[in-house]
Amino acid sequence: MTRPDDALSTLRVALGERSYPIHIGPGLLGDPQWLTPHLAGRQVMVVTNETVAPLYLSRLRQGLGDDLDVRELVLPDGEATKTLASVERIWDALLEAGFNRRCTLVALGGGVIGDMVGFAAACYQRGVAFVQVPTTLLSQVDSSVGGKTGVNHPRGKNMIGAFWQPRAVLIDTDTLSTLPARELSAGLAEVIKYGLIRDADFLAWLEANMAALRGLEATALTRAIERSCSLKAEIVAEDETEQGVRALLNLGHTFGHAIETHQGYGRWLHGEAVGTGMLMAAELSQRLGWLEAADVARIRAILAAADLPLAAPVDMTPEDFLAIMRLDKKNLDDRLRLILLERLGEACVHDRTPPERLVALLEAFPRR
Ligand SMILES: NC(=O)c1ccc[n+]([C@@H]2O[C@H](COP(=O)([O-])OP(=O)(O)OC[C@H]3O[C@@H](n4cnc5c(N)ncnc54)[C@H](O)[C@@H]3O)[C@@H](O)[C@H]2O)c1
Ligand SMILES: O=C(O)C(=O)C[C@@H](O)[C@H](O)[C@H](O)COP(=O)(O)O
Ligand SMILES: [Zn+2]
Repeated sequence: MTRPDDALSTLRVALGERSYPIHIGPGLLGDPQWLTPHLAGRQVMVVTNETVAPLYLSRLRQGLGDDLDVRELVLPDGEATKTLASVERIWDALLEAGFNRRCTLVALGGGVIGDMVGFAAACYQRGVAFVQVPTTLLSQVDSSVGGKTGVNHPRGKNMIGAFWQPRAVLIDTDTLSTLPARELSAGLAEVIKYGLIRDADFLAWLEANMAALRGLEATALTRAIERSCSLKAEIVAEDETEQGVRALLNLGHTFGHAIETHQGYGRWLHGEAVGTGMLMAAELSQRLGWLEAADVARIRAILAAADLPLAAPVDMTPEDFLAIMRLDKKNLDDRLRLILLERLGEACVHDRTPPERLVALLEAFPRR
């Protein structure tokens, strides 16, 4: 595929002495110049799933030269498969292939594949190289960047994992052409998140361009991916292991992870749960006197424009929420730590929410 040079951009995630590139543009998948420089040695294990394999595996293989020892592992699809058992399948395949510490894992797929492959890479022989090739909007704007890897536990999302950074992130924007609309909306939730926590101008741009984004208009999508990755790269560079500012990336996640866990993994998409969780966080912020009613109305409107759910599950009681939220990884000293909004474009970590205010929000928030 030919590509005008200006259609490609490269950002970097700087981590002290180290850094890695995020390449963004159309046509990256089949082009050897993007993937091969990031391989640690000749041994390459491409891990994908049964939905993505028929769409993009052969294209990715074209980007790997004949002189490499390339193996493929195709896992089942779905959030419910983001388990230690699936990661064990990756380790089994690596051992069966006789792969050593200079092998490279390539994660081809959405956030589920990326999180599992990253975790497999973090642990295999105490750590090997991996490259993220994200194919959903959500994974292109969020999960492929920053090195959070892991799997779910029945009691909570991403409870088992490690911080392990990829060697590179290759975002081929052409892959979005096959993404189902519901998955696109889920990805838009994390895009909106960046505007809410860090960039009010970007939020306004998203409001004005939501139709173009949902219509898969290439220029708009690329701009949204670039701005999201750039904001995430900035935050991760400041705080790689979530000691401080990185927690802001969790806006909507304390509520959202509770929904995903309670409903059974995969029933609500991650982005859908985060979207509803962000509205819950916004309404709580209003109850605490920070956001104005008009701010919350704007948030509700942009989530609706992205076709995201605006109500929590009908069968979830306040106690259901609280029981799961108490296990959230951000909590310290038995205190709930929530990400709330001081204003549009500015978030904070809050661990002093009066319990009765939180319960009132959980009781009043709409159900569907
Ligand atoms: N590590 C992080 O920082 C981070 C950040 C955000 C989310 N996550 C995690 O990411 C996961 C969600 O990721 P996701 O939304 O990408 O879900 P996903 O990986 O389940 O992918 C969504 C669906 O789209 C399919 N798909 C992937 N690419 C496609 C394409 N190009 N065309 C057609 N179908 C395609 C997948 O097979 C799947 O059915 C959750 O587990 C979440 O916890 C992690
Ligand atoms: O990169 C981060 O940091 C995030 O919090 C990004 C989130 O969108 C993502 O869902 C992440 O996996 C959540 O992390 P967790 O630590 O709350 O499990
Ligand atoms: Zn998320």
